[in-house]
Amino acid sequence: QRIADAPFFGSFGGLFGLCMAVYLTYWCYIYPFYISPMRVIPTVPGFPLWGQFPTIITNEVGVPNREWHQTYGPIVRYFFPFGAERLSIADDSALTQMCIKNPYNYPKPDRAKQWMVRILGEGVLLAEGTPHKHQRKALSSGFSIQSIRALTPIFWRKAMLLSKLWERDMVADQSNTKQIEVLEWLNRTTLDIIGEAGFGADLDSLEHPETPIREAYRLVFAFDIFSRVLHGLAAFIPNTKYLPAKMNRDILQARNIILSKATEIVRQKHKATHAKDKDIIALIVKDNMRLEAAGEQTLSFETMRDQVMTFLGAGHDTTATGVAWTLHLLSTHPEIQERLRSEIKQHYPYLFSDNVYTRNDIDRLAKSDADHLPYLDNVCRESLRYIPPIPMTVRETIEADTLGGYHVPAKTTVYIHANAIHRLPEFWGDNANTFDPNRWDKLPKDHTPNAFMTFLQGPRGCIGRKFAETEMKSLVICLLSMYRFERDMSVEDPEDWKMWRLVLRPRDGVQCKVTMLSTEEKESVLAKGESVEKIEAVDIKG
Ligand code: HEM
Repeated sequence: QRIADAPFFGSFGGLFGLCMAVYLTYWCYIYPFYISPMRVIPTVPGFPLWGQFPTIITNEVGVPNREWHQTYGPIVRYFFPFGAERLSIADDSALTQMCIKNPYNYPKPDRAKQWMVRILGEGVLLAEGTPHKHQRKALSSGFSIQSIRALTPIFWRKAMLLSKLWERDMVADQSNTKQIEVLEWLNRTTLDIIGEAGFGADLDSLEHPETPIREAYRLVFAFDIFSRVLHGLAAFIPNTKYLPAKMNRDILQARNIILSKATEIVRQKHKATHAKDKDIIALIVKDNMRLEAAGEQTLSFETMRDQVMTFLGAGHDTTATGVAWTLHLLSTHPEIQERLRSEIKQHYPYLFSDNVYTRNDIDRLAKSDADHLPYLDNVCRESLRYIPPIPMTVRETIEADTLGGYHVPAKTTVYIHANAIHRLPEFWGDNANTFDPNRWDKLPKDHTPNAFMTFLQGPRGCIGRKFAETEMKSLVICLLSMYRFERDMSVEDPEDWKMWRLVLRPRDGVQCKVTMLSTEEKESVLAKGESVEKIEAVDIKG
C-alpha cells in the first residue's frame, strides 16, 4: 500500500492508465468506426475491445461465420480483441482474386505458421512467393494423375489389411459385431499409406499402434484443456512456445521424432533410389538428379526433408478424418450406405466373395478405376463438403488489394472458412445443411468451384487432392464391401464435439458399431444391383 501511495508510483500509474484509455479509445472506437478504410465493409455488431472473440472460441470453427455471411453479406468485417480487424470472405469474385488471380499477395501470417512449422517443416505448405513456386514445380511430377495411378495398389493393400485386422479382432472376440473407434485405425492406415506411397517406407503403424511416429502425431493433436488454452494464446503471444508447459514439451518431442524419421527417409533415398521406385519422393529425387545434371536449380537436402515432414503431416490426418466422418455420416444415413454398397457391388462383385483369395486380388483391384463409381464420387464429395477436414485457412495481404469491390489495405488478416462457405444457401440451396449426395447430380449450370473449398483452389490449393480422393475411395470401397456401419448410441454424437487443431476432428474420435456382413447380406446386396457379368463388362471397357 505504501509503495502504491508513493508519489512516483501514483503518478506513473495515473499516466499509464491515461495512456491505456487513450490507446483503447483510439484503437477500439475511433479507428475502427471513423478512420479505418475497411469501415465501409459490412461489420458484425459488437464492441471492438473484445470483438467477436467470445463467440468464436465458444463455437465450432466457422459456424458463427455462416450466420454472419447470411446476415451481412459475402464479405464481412469483424473484430478480434483490442480492435484487431478481420475479414471473412465468401464472395465468389473475391475468392477467385485471393486464390487464383493474386495468390502470392496472400501468404499465411507468421503467427499462424509458428506452431505448424515445428511439425510440418518448411516444406511447400509453408513456403511463400518464389520458393513456393519453385517447390511446387519440383513436386508436380510426384502428384501427377499417372503417378497416383501407379500408387493405387498400395492404397488397396493397406485398405485390405485394415479390414482384415478388424476381422481378426472380431474372430478373436467370437462376435461379428464390434464397437470400433474408426478414426484412430484410419489414422494409422493413412500414415502407412503415405509412408509407402510417399516415401517407399514401411511405417507399419497398423500392426504396431505404438510405433513412435504415430505416437508423435497423437502428442501433437492432444486436446486436453491446457493445450487448448495455450494453443489459443499462441495466436497472440508468439513466445508461449518457450513456456515450460506440457504441450510445448510434447510438441518438441513429437518434432524430434518426425524430424529424425524424415531425415532417415531422405538419406535412404539419396543413397539408393531405383529406376523402378514409384513413390513420390523417389520421383522427386530422380527429377532432382536430372535437373542437377542439366545445371538447373534443385531442392536441397533440408528442403527434401521438410517436404517429407509436410507430406507426413498434411497427407495422413486429413484423409483419415475425411474417411472417418464419411463412415459416421453413412452410419447415420443407412439408406445412403445401402445404395453405395450396391454400387460398389456392381463394380467390384469379387470383393463380396467369402473366398479370401478372390477378395484380396490386388492386381485386379489396381486395374479397376474407382473414379467410375458416380455415387461413390457424390458421397465422398458431399462428406467433404458437409464436414471439411480443414475447416478454414488464414491469410495476410502483402499489398493493398480489392476484394469484391472493397479496398483491403496491406497487412489485413483475411479468413476463408470452408466450414461456412459450404453451408451457405447462396451456393448450395435451401438444403445446404443437409447431407445429400444427390445434390452433386443437379448443381446449377452457374455453380462456382469456389463454393467447394475443402482443398482450397488455385496454386496454393492442395497438391495431394487426387492422392487423397483416390485413397479415400479405396478405403470406403474395401470397408463397405465387408462391414455395415451403424451409429454407436452408447456415445455422444461426434458431430456435437468437433474440435479444431489444423484438422476438424471429433474430440473423442468416431465410435461406430461395425458389423461383418453375412453371406446372405452380401448376396442380397447383389440382388439389388445389376448382374455381375454386365458390370464386369463395364469394368473391362472402363
Ligand atoms: C481429404 C484430405 C485432404 C484435405 C481435405 C486437404 C486439404 C488441403 C488444404 C485446404 C490445403 C491448403 C491449406 C492452406 O494453404 O491453408 C492443402 C494443402 C496441401 N496439401 Fe492437402 N489435403 C488433403 C490431403 C492431402 C494429401 C493426401 C497430401 C499429400 C500426399 C496433401 C498435401 C498437401 C500439401 C503439400 C499442401 C500444400 C500445397 C501448397 O501450399 O502448395 N494433402 N490441403
